Amino acid sequence: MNKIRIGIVGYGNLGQSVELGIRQNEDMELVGVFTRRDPSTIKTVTKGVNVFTMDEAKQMTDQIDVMVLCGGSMSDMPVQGPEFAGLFNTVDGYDTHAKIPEYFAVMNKNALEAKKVCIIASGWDPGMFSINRLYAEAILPEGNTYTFWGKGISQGHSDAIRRVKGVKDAKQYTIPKESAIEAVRRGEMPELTTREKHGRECFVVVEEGADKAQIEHEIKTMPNYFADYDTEVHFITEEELEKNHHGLPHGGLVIRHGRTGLNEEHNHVIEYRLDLDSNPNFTANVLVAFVRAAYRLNQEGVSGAKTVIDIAPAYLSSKSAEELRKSLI
Ligand SMILES: NC(=O)C1=CN([C@@H]2O[C@H](COP(=O)(O)OP(=O)(O)OC[C@H]3O[C@@H](n4cnc5c(N)ncnc54)[C@H](OP(=O)(O)O)[C@@H]3O)[C@@H](O)[C@H]2O)C=CC1
Ligand SMILES: N[C@@H](C[C@H]1CC(C(=O)O)=NO1)C(=O)O
Repeated sequence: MNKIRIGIVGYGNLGQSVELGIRQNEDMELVGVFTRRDPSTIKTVTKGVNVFTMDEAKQMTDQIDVMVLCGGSMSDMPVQGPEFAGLFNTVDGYDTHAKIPEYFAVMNKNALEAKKVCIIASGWDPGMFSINRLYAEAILPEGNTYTFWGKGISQGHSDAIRRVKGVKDAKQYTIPKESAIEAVRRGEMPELTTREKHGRECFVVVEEGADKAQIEHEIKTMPNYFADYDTEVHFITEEELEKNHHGLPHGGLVIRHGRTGLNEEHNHVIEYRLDLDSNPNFTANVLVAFVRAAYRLNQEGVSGAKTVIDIAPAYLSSKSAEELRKSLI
């Protein structure tokens, strides 16, 4: 059986993790990595895989079935997404939540014109958490849903800090307010503002001579990322970042408290929890599962942009429909 031929666009944490995720799926193969940097400086871990410039992708539409877009959501995806949606089936982890509707619209236009399937905002939030919030609220229409992240490193927020002028590297921890989680777990159904649920702590390495006060201000006031949170900014050296903030762990919770019954009320709790050693590795594996869905849907003649909640779960599985039915028994 022909393997699904994949390209990776952008070779950062997520792009490198997608390369690893593909290796865990026998029905997939990596054809190439595409980067804005000098391809000769990029070392992949997969034998025989070539690294190309972004411009070379245009000549490879017949060699790649699905492109996985791994750029930063704040600055890369708004440009790379629509460009690649006009050429390939794509899957991405776009996660600027407030801008997903407008991103969907432009991706949908280009994907329809190109007769491609472009699955946007995959990953875990948005992504697996979105799916679990939908299931929970469809099953328990009367109730309250809560989402908590961390303590862990948000790749989107860390990427956003790295885009600030004068920043050399950065990692951002999202820290849930334990009192809020405990109140939710006690079934108190608290009304919580964004600020009452999470804090954010940033560790930033700056270029020599950079204006730290200006950088701190830009981070703390950044719309869609930090403006609505209590945010701490610490300036440290590259050595301290590597030594004290190694790795990219993360995780989180979706909790739904719901009620049923009429004369006798029954209370129910649905909880979906992630505990991630590697945020990029897990996110990459979600995107790779949706690669299978994008490929299959397009083979069925489907085109346009989709979000993860538009897609039946069976499309993600490498198992046949018959095997999946057996797994229900
Ligand atoms: N939906 C979800 O649940 C999740 C979504 N995400 C999204 O994934 C996005 C990407 O995250 P992540 O991979 O951590 O971001 P990175 O900063 O590691 O990579 C982003 C881009 O920066 C470039 N880059 C990476 N490293 C270097 C370097 N050393 N020098 C120069 N350029 C570099 C790469 O482009 P190039 O190769 O072209 O230079 C890469 O595509 C995030 O912005 C986030 O929005 C992440 C996790 C979860
Ligand atoms: N998109 C997030 C994934 C989760 C984590 C998160 C946060 O810590 O704010 N929000 O959503 C990421 O980039 O890591």
